[in-house]
Amino acid sequence: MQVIGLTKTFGSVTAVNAASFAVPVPQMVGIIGRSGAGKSTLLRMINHLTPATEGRIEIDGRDILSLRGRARHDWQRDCAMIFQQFNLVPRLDVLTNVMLGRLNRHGTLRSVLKMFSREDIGRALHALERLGIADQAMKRAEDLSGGQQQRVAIARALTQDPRMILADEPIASLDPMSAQIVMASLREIHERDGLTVICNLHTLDTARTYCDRVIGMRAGEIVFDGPAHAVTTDVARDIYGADESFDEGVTSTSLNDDPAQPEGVAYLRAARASA
Ligand SMILES: Nc1ncnc2c1ncn2[C@@H]1O[C@H](COP(=O)(O)OP(=O)(O)OP(=O)(O)O)[C@@H](O)[C@H]1O
Repeated sequence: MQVIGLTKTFGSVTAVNAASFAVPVPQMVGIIGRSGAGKSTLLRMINHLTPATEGRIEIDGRDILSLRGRARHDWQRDCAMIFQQFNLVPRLDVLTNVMLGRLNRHGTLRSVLKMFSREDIGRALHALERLGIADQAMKRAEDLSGGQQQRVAIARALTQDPRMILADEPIASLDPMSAQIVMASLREIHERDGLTVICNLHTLDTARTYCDRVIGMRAGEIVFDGPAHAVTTDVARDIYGADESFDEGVTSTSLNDDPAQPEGVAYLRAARASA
């Protein structure tokens, strides 16, 4: 994917100003920056949820911003979105919520009637197993914890069979333990399925621990783009537009200091082993 000069203005506000970057191979990319830096707008333009004012996004030689109708819909299916507030249907059971990810692949009539095939059910259960929550399949979504709900949302994204996952602050509403499990799940999907995952994050340590690459935004502009380990305190200070008193701790959700073995990874493995 190549993003070229992507710009969005809302009246006199330039939310994203000529953003350019390429993702030549599947990567796990973290986008960091202050509130209002333009992170959500950037992701939403990639998914066509927000129309871009200017710029191009090229994939396989096509400008996906020029897609209309069915082709646009297909693109939205190809890049699954995950949101801070999960966006599940609260009163529906978990399994049905996950199967809703298949609706994009079916015609309107089957979608309206919620007619799911055996294959759809199998896929949904498999996705829930991968996320370590198959035992919650028959519960109502609203009865799950926030962390579990976000894992349901990720399972739903997986059943969409996407080429890419875009996650807009997926852990901002979660406690640190749940946040690590969700990030470990996204990392595992990136590694095992070879999917690009682009994730807006508030917390620097999360970006360093789980992402290969970090894009830093400040006031609509990309001010840093490099490997996660290159995000030094000075770089972070620049991205966040902070002064000498900048304390990385304010952007931290970590439970322990050992990035080699985040607790979320250990928890996820244990959850899968017992599934
Ligand atoms: N629909 C909109 N109408 C008008 N202005 C908007 C709209 N959406 C975003 N903006 C403005 O665009 C700028 C970038 O917002 P955006 O939500 O992309 O930032 P962000 O980095 O994702 O912030 P946060 O972390 O708080 O979500 C902000 O100044 C915001 O007020």
